[in-house]
Amino acid sequence: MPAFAANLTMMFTEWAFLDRFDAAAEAGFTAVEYLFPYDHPPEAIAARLERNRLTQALFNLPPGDWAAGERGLAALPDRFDAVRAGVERALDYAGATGCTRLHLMAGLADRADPAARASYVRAVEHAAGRLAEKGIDLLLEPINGRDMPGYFLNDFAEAETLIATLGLANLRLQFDVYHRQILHGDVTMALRRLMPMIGHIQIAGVPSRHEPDGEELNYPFLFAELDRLGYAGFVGCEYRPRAGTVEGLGWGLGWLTPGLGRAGFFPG
Ligand SMILES: O=C(O)C(=O)[C@H](O)CO
Ligand SMILES: [Mg+2]
Repeated sequence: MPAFAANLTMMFTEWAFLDRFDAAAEAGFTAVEYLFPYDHPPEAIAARLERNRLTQALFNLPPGDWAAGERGLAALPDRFDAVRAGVERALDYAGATGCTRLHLMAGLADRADPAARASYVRAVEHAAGRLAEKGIDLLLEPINGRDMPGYFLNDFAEAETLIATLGLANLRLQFDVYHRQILHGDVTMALRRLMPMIGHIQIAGVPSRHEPDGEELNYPFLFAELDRLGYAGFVGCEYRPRAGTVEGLGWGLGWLTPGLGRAGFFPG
Protein backbone atom coordinates (compact mmCIF):
# COMPACT_ATOMS: atom_id res chain seq x y z
CA MET A 1 0.00 0.00 0.00
CA PRO A 2 1.61 3.31 -1.02
CA ALA A 3 2.39 5.82 1.74
CA PHE A 4 0.82 9.09 0.58
CA ALA A 5 2.13 12.54 1.46
CA ALA A 6 -0.18 15.54 1.12
CA ASN A 7 1.45 18.37 -0.81
CA LEU A 8 0.61 21.37 1.34
CA THR A 9 1.46 23.87 -1.39
CA MET A 10 -1.35 22.60 -3.58
CA MET A 11 -3.69 20.81 -1.15
CA PHE A 12 -5.51 22.15 1.90
CA THR A 13 -5.06 25.72 0.69
CA GLU A 14 -8.43 26.48 2.33
CA TRP A 15 -6.33 26.71 5.51
CA ALA A 16 -3.40 28.98 6.43
CA PHE A 17 -0.10 27.22 5.75
CA LEU A 18 0.62 26.01 9.30
CA ASP A 19 -2.99 24.86 9.79
CA ARG A 20 -2.69 22.68 6.67
CA PHE A 21 -0.62 20.19 8.70
CA ASP A 22 -3.56 19.68 11.10
CA ALA A 23 -6.04 19.40 8.25
CA ALA A 24 -3.92 16.85 6.37
CA ALA A 25 -3.55 14.67 9.46
CA GLU A 26 -7.25 14.89 10.16
CA ALA A 27 -7.95 13.77 6.59
CA GLY A 28 -5.85 10.64 7.12
CA PHE A 29 -2.41 11.58 5.82
CA THR A 30 0.62 10.47 7.82
CA ALA A 31 3.15 12.46 5.79
CA VAL A 32 3.37 15.86 4.10
CA GLU A 33 5.49 17.65 1.53
CA TYR A 34 5.46 21.19 0.14
CA LEU A 35 7.55 23.36 -2.11
CA PHE A 36 9.09 25.75 0.41
CA PRO A 37 9.04 26.18 4.21
CA TYR A 38 11.09 29.37 4.32
CA ASP A 39 8.31 31.85 5.24
CA HIS A 40 7.93 30.11 8.61
CA PRO A 41 10.44 29.38 11.38
CA PRO A 42 11.68 25.79 11.40
CA GLU A 43 10.46 25.34 14.98
CA ALA A 44 6.89 26.29 14.03
CA ILE A 45 6.84 23.66 11.31
CA ALA A 46 8.45 21.06 13.56
CA ALA A 47 5.76 21.70 16.19
CA ARG A 48 2.95 21.08 13.67
CA LEU A 49 4.59 17.88 12.48
CA GLU A 50 5.04 16.64 16.01
CA ARG A 51 1.57 17.37 17.29
CA ASN A 52 0.06 15.60 14.29
CA ARG A 53 2.60 12.75 14.21
CA LEU A 54 3.35 13.60 10.59
CA THR A 55 6.49 12.68 8.66
CA GLN A 56 8.09 15.44 6.60
CA ALA A 57 8.61 13.58 3.31
CA LEU A 58 10.19 16.28 1.14
CA PHE A 59 10.68 19.96 0.42
CA ASN A 60 12.70 22.02 -2.04
CA LEU A 61 15.93 23.88 -1.54
CA PRO A 62 15.53 27.67 -1.92
CA PRO A 63 14.71 28.44 -5.59
CA GLY A 64 15.98 32.02 -5.83
CA ASP A 65 13.47 34.82 -6.27
CA TRP A 66 10.29 32.84 -7.05
CA ALA A 67 8.10 35.96 -7.28
CA ALA A 68 10.45 37.40 -9.88
CA GLY A 69 10.22 34.22 -11.95
CA GLU A 70 13.26 32.25 -10.82
CA ARG A 71 12.70 28.48 -10.67
CA GLY A 72 15.92 27.32 -9.07
CA LEU A 73 19.51 28.47 -9.40
CA ALA A 74 21.57 25.33 -10.00
CA ALA A 75 22.07 25.81 -13.75
CA LEU A 76 22.72 29.56 -13.51
CA PRO A 77 26.50 30.04 -13.74
CA ASP A 78 26.65 33.26 -11.71
CA ARG A 79 24.47 32.05 -8.80
CA PHE A 80 26.66 29.42 -7.17
CA ASP A 81 27.11 31.46 -3.97
CA ALA A 82 23.33 31.62 -3.59
CA VAL A 83 23.09 27.86 -4.18
CA ARG A 84 25.64 27.27 -1.44
CA ALA A 85 23.81 29.54 0.99
CA GLY A 86 20.51 27.89 0.08
CA VAL A 87 21.89 24.45 0.89
CA GLU A 88 22.82 25.60 4.39
CA ARG A 89 19.40 27.19 4.90
CA ALA A 90 17.60 24.07 3.76
CA LEU A 91 19.73 21.93 6.07
CA ASP A 92 18.53 23.99 9.04
CA TYR A 93 14.92 23.17 8.12
CA ALA A 94 15.71 19.53 7.36
CA GLY A 95 17.37 19.17 10.75
CA ALA A 96 14.40 20.71 12.57
CA THR A 97 11.80 18.66 10.69
CA GLY A 98 13.67 15.35 10.36
CA CYS A 99 13.34 15.51 6.58
CA THR A 100 15.65 13.13 4.70
CA ARG A 101 14.88 14.24 1.11
CA LEU A 102 15.47 17.61 -0.54
CA HIS A 103 14.74 18.61 -4.13
CA LEU A 104 17.17 20.89 -5.96
CA MET A 105 15.45 22.89 -8.69
CA ALA A 106 17.59 23.46 -11.79
CA GLY A 107 16.33 26.84 -12.94
CA LEU A 108 15.46 28.35 -16.30
CA ALA A 109 18.39 27.79 -18.65
CA ASP A 110 19.21 26.21 -22.00
CA ARG A 111 20.02 22.52 -21.62
CA ALA A 112 22.40 22.77 -24.59
CA ASP A 113 24.43 25.61 -23.06
CA PRO A 114 27.77 24.17 -21.79
CA ALA A 115 28.05 26.85 -19.09
CA ALA A 116 24.61 25.98 -17.74
CA ARG A 117 25.44 22.27 -17.75
CA ALA A 118 28.74 22.82 -15.93
CA SER A 119 27.02 25.04 -13.39
CA TYR A 120 24.29 22.45 -12.84
CA VAL A 121 26.77 19.62 -12.27
CA ARG A 122 28.79 21.78 -9.88
CA ALA A 123 25.67 22.69 -7.88
CA VAL A 124 24.42 19.10 -7.78
CA GLU A 125 27.80 17.79 -6.61
CA HIS A 126 28.07 20.47 -3.94
CA ALA A 127 24.53 19.98 -2.63
CA ALA A 128 24.78 16.18 -2.68
CA GLY A 129 28.06 16.33 -0.78
CA ARG A 130 26.71 18.58 1.98
CA LEU A 131 23.47 16.58 2.28
CA ALA A 132 25.38 13.30 2.44
CA GLU A 133 27.12 14.55 5.58
CA LYS A 134 23.67 14.71 7.21
CA GLY A 135 22.31 11.46 5.78
CA ILE A 136 19.94 13.29 3.42
CA ASP A 137 19.13 12.39 -0.21
CA LEU A 138 19.27 15.01 -2.97
CA LEU A 139 16.53 14.69 -5.57
CA LEU A 140 16.44 15.87 -9.19
CA GLU A 141 13.06 16.20 -10.91
CA PRO A 142 12.43 16.57 -14.66
CA ILE A 143 9.61 19.12 -15.13
CA ASN A 144 7.55 19.52 -18.29
CA GLY A 145 7.92 22.69 -20.33
CA ARG A 146 4.21 23.39 -20.56
CA ASP A 147 4.00 24.01 -16.81
CA MET A 148 7.46 25.55 -16.58
CA PRO A 149 8.62 26.94 -19.93
CA GLY A 150 12.40 27.12 -20.26
CA TYR A 151 13.13 24.79 -17.32
CA PHE A 152 16.61 23.30 -17.65
CA LEU A 153 15.86 19.70 -16.60
CA ASN A 154 12.99 18.78 -18.89
CA ASP A 155 13.92 15.23 -19.89
CA PHE A 156 13.92 11.99 -17.88
CA ALA A 157 16.75 10.42 -19.91
CA GLU A 158 18.92 13.44 -19.14
CA ALA A 159 18.25 13.09 -15.40
CA GLU A 160 18.88 9.34 -15.56
CA THR A 161 22.21 9.80 -17.35
CA LEU A 162 23.37 12.47 -14.94
CA ILE A 163 22.46 10.46 -11.83
CA ALA A 164 24.11 7.33 -13.24
CA THR A 165 27.21 9.21 -14.39
CA LEU A 166 27.81 11.07 -11.14
CA GLY A 167 27.27 7.85 -9.17
CA LEU A 168 26.65 9.65 -5.88
CA ALA A 169 25.00 7.35 -3.34
CA ASN A 170 22.52 10.00 -2.12
CA LEU A 171 21.59 11.45 -5.55
CA ARG A 172 18.19 10.17 -6.66
CA LEU A 173 15.39 10.76 -9.13
CA GLN A 174 12.14 12.52 -8.20
CA PHE A 175 9.67 10.74 -10.48
CA ASP A 176 6.63 12.97 -10.88
CA VAL A 177 4.14 10.82 -12.78
CA TYR A 178 2.35 13.95 -14.02
CA HIS A 179 5.50 15.35 -15.65
CA ARG A 180 6.54 11.92 -16.94
CA GLN A 181 3.23 11.37 -18.71
CA ILE A 182 3.30 14.81 -20.33
CA LEU A 183 6.96 14.58 -21.36
CA HIS A 184 7.27 10.98 -22.50
CA GLY A 185 4.36 8.70 -21.46
CA ASP A 186 5.24 5.00 -20.93
CA VAL A 187 4.86 5.53 -17.18
CA THR A 188 4.78 1.91 -16.03
CA MET A 189 7.82 0.77 -18.00
CA ALA A 190 9.74 3.85 -16.83
CA LEU A 191 8.86 3.10 -13.20
CA ARG A 192 10.07 -0.48 -13.63
CA ARG A 193 13.36 0.55 -15.22
CA LEU A 194 14.16 3.57 -13.08
CA MET A 195 13.00 2.19 -9.72
CA PRO A 196 16.56 1.61 -8.43
CA MET A 197 17.29 5.34 -8.67
CA ILE A 198 13.87 6.69 -7.62
CA GLY A 199 13.88 8.52 -4.28
CA HIS A 200 10.44 10.09 -4.37
CA ILE A 201 7.26 9.86 -6.46
CA GLN A 202 4.55 12.46 -7.05
CA ILE A 203 1.13 12.13 -8.67
CA ALA A 204 -1.70 14.15 -10.22
CA GLY A 205 -4.35 13.67 -12.86
CA VAL A 206 -3.19 14.28 -16.44
CA PRO A 207 -3.74 16.69 -18.11
CA SER A 208 -5.64 18.73 -15.51
CA ARG A 209 -3.30 18.32 -12.51
CA HIS A 210 -6.40 17.73 -10.42
CA GLU A 211 -7.16 14.64 -8.32
CA PRO A 212 -5.54 11.36 -9.51
CA ASP A 213 -8.93 9.83 -10.24
CA GLY A 214 -9.23 9.35 -13.97
CA GLU A 215 -8.31 11.15 -17.19
CA GLU A 216 -5.25 9.69 -18.97
CA LEU A 217 -3.83 7.54 -16.20
CA ASN A 218 -5.12 4.48 -14.34
CA TYR A 219 -3.84 5.27 -10.86
CA PRO A 220 -5.20 2.17 -9.06
CA PHE A 221 -3.08 0.12 -11.48
CA LEU A 222 -0.03 2.34 -10.88
CA PHE A 223 -0.40 2.14 -7.08
CA ALA A 224 -0.54 -1.67 -7.33
CA GLU A 225 2.49 -1.54 -9.61
CA LEU A 226 4.43 0.44 -6.99
CA ASP A 227 3.64 -2.32 -4.50
CA ARG A 228 4.71 -4.98 -7.01
CA LEU A 229 7.98 -3.08 -7.47
CA GLY A 230 8.52 -2.91 -3.72
CA TYR A 231 8.56 0.89 -3.64
CA ALA A 232 8.90 1.83 0.03
CA GLY A 233 9.11 5.62 -0.30
CA PHE A 234 6.40 8.27 -0.28
CA VAL A 235 3.93 9.19 -3.00
CA GLY A 236 3.42 12.95 -2.91
CA CYS A 237 -0.07 14.14 -3.84
CA GLU A 238 0.99 17.19 -5.81
CA TYR A 239 -2.33 18.12 -7.33
CA ARG A 240 -4.74 21.07 -7.27
CA PRO A 241 -8.12 19.94 -5.95
CA ARG A 242 -10.98 20.63 -8.37
CA ALA A 243 -13.32 21.95 -5.70
CA GLY A 244 -12.31 21.49 -2.08
CA THR A 245 -9.42 19.37 -0.83
CA VAL A 246 -11.43 17.20 1.56
CA GLU A 247 -14.34 16.84 -0.86
CA GLY A 248 -11.88 15.57 -3.48
CA LEU A 249 -10.28 12.81 -1.40
CA GLY A 250 -12.60 10.09 -2.69
CA TRP A 251 -9.78 8.70 -4.85
CA GLY A 252 -7.90 7.82 -1.65
CA LEU A 253 -10.65 5.92 0.17
CA GLY A 254 -9.08 2.64 1.11
CA TRP A 255 -5.61 4.16 1.41
CA LEU A 256 -6.21 7.10 3.73
CA THR A 257 -7.66 6.79 7.23
CA PRO A 258 -9.66 9.96 7.92
CA GLY A 259 -10.01 10.98 11.53
CA LEU A 260 -6.70 9.59 12.75
CA GLY A 261 -5.40 13.11 13.25
CA ARG A 262 -6.64 15.71 15.71
CA ALA A 263 -10.30 14.93 16.45
CA GLY A 264 -12.76 17.64 15.64
CA PHE A 265 -10.43 19.81 13.62
CA PHE A 266 -12.79 20.23 10.72
CA PRO A 267 -15.36 22.90 11.41
CA GLY A 268 -19.03 21.84 11.28
O1 LIG B 1 6.45 21.27 -10.05
C1 LIG B 1 6.70 20.21 -9.53
O2 LIG B 1 6.26 19.15 -9.98
C2 LIG B 1 7.54 20.10 -8.34
O3 LIG B 1 7.56 19.05 -7.75
C3 LIG B 1 8.37 21.17 -7.83
O4 LIG B 1 8.95 20.94 -6.63
C4 LIG B 1 8.55 22.49 -8.22
O5 LIG B 1 7.64 23.20 -8.85
MG1 LIG C 1 6.61 17.47 -8.83
